[in-house]
Amino acid sequence: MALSYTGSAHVALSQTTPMKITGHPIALAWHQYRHRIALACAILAGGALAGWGVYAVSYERQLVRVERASGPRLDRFATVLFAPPARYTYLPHLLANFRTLREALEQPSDPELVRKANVYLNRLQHSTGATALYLLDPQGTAIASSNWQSKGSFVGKNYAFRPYYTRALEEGGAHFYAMGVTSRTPGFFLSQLVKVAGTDEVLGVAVVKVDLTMPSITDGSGEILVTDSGGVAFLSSRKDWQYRPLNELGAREGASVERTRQYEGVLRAPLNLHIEQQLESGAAIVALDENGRTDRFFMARRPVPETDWHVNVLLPLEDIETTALRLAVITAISIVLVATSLMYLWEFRLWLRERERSRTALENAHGALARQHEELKALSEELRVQSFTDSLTGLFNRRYFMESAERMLGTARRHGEPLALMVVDADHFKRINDEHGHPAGDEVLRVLARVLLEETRDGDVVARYGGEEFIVALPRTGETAALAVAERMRERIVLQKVVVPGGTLSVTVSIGVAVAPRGAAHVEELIRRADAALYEAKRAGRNRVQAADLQDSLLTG
Ligand SMILES: Nc1nc2c(ncn2[C@@H]2O[C@H](COP(=O)(O)OP(=O)(O)OP(=O)(O)O)[C@@H](O)[C@H]2O)c(=O)[nH]1
Repeated sequence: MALSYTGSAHVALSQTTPMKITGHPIALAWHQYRHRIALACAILAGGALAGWGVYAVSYERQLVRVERASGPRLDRFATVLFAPPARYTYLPHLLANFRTLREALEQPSDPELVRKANVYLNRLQHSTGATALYLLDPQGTAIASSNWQSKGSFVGKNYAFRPYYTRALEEGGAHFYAMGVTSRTPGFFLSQLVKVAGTDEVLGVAVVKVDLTMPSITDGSGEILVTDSGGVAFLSSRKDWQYRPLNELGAREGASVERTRQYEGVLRAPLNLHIEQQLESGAAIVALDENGRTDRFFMARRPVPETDWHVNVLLPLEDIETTALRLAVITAISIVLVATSLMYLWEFRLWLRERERSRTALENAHGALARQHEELKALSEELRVQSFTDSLTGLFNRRYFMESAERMLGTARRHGEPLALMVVDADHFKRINDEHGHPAGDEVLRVLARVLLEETRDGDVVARYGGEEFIVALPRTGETAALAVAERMRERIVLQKVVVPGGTLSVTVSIGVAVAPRGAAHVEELIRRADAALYEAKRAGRNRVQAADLQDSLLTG
């Protein structure tokens, strides 16, 4: 049942049949929820898009941050890395110029001189903290060494294949990182050519070996590798990457490594890093395929001053990606949650508004119904009044009079009281109509009605009986009183001027009066008697009151 309100006083109640949609349940569900589904999709898409955007921005920003941070970090590392060997750069020079050592080089066959040199080198090694100090003859064979007394003594071993020897011959001095072929420990070698004073004659080469270890720098994440000119990671924060070339060694590097026995016994398979993206700063995104998986790294490198080495930092992109992904997911979820909450808030607002609208419509409808009810009540009252009222004079009509008179007669009979009834008829009324027109006749009838009403009291019933004839019922009224009332009416009417178009006119009435005796029969009988009396009055000349036959009326006063 739907209620539609279409105006101030018009309320229509109509039975509306809900639109029936038939089809597959999925189609029905789609039809019912399509707007909601579309909105949900839009929210999810928005969340995903925002998440993607945040991921891209966060990834880029982190990359820039890492890039910026990597430069100073590498510089610091290079400095710290090279600080210990730098402390020993003076030492080969010292050895080359020390008399005892020079003497041993000049006369290597003199055991005493060589012993002195050995002792001296050993003492110096302990006092300086170097790993080993030794002297090579012009052919590269160690003639004296700080470790001359230990099991792994260098004495007698030939090191002519080592660059610290060959380059010292060519350039006067050199430094070189390598595995010790005798000691089997890695180290940094510094060398100095020793010449016969004042000539270019080579006496030999003084060599200092210093342990070079990975500095413990703990700031920042990722791995740090120190690579040589061939790209071999000879120092690595990650143990399983140590002694691995970053890429396959070239023919020249491979030959050099082999010839100098630089990584003898420790060199391992290459890492095979390949560049995925070269960044503007010189850094790169690299990928490492190993053990069936691919790891991606941000890689930046710096040359170590005064060497042909590089310090490399490798940061797993997974960290950056995870952080960016976490941020993206949080953003996407937040957006979806906020948008969903807003959607529900909006729907709630619409629901509240709709509820308010329905309530107002219902109130309006209720008000309209109430008004209509009042109007119907008034109409019904009007109809009810019309049903017993004469429209011209406003008096009761004949039907009402008959019903009332019957009741009055019953009451009179029950209480043993008289009931007078008079029939009032305008004299020569036809003539008034003929001479002054029908509207004038109507006006006369209205004036007569008013006079009759004014001359009766509460409880009397005055009605228009028909045409120019009126009828009046007077309860508890005997003949004398009734005749007096009739006479008074007649006199008033004689004196009453009726204003009609074109002037005034006078009118007279004849009145027949009948009074019901105790135990009187019906109203019709009483009317017939009053009518007879009226006839008598007319016959006697009109403008008079005539009582009904006395023999019928046993009057009470
Ligand atoms: N203007 C008007 N005339 C009416 C109405 N009802 C009846 N009449 C007229 O009243 C007149 C009654 O005329 P008659 O019955 O001849 O009686 P009369 O002319 O009054 O003569 P008497 O009664 O013998 O004095 C008729 O001409 C009717 O047309 C009415 O409602 N209005």
